[in-house]
Amino acid sequence: MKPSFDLSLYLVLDPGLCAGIGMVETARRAVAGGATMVQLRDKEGGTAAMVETGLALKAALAGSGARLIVNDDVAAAVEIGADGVHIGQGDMSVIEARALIGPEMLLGLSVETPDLAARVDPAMVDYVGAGPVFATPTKTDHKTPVGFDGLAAQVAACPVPAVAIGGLKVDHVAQTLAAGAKGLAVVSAICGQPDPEAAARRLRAEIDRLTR
Ligand SMILES: Cc1ncc(COP(=O)(O)OP(=O)(O)O)c(N)n1
Ligand SMILES: Cc1nc(C(=O)O)sc1CCOP(=O)(O)O
Ligand SMILES: [Mg+2]
Repeated sequence: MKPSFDLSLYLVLDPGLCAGIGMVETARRAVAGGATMVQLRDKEGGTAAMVETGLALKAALAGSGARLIVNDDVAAAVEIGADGVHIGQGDMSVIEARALIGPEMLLGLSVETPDLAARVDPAMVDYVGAGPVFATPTKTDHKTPVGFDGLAAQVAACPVPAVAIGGLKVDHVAQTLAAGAKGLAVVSAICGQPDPEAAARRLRAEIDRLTR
């Protein structure tokens, strides 16, 4: 059966920003603070490193209820036995990815325009990463920032739940949720923060305040 998932606080890991305590410990602390999804994103590492870190993440998150998603590398996601994989418009096609992961893993897809959002096939894709809301130094090749109005247009056009991404911090929770996104995907708001658990807890508290 496909795992249930909660997009409300989606941590995307960055090996550089997490260099102090590492990606696994950052994820563990973020989940203790209320992160619901963790994406292993390492653009440099290669499949073997992804698998090694992914297996350590899987062990660290076991029993927490948080879902483990692998960015880009579908083969690594399958080898890890992750909950899912996230791909972008320039990565492997949705059809190819779904064929490799089978029906029971989650598939996330990035969209950057309402047109791309409208073309998402809900039979294939479980959620989208929508944005970028703001420009961010974390991903230097990001597409044109769309702001909250652009985010709302993407969400409205999309047949599956959306998590917003791109420069999001605790001050943006209200506008992100008001735009219709189910949650926030963040890198630098947690990775490399002096206290990643406290950073996640602040985001969690604001999300809960506005949704409960
Ligand atoms: C949740 C989430 N949303 C968007 C992205 C970006 O994916 P992509 O466009 O494939 O870019 P890279 O992350 O691969 O550089 C994401 N990773 N996660
Ligand atoms: C991984 C990623 N994808 C983006 C997109 O626009 O698709 S922006 C991004 C990085 C987001 O980092 P931060 O939370 O530090 O701004
Ligand atoms: Mg990608």
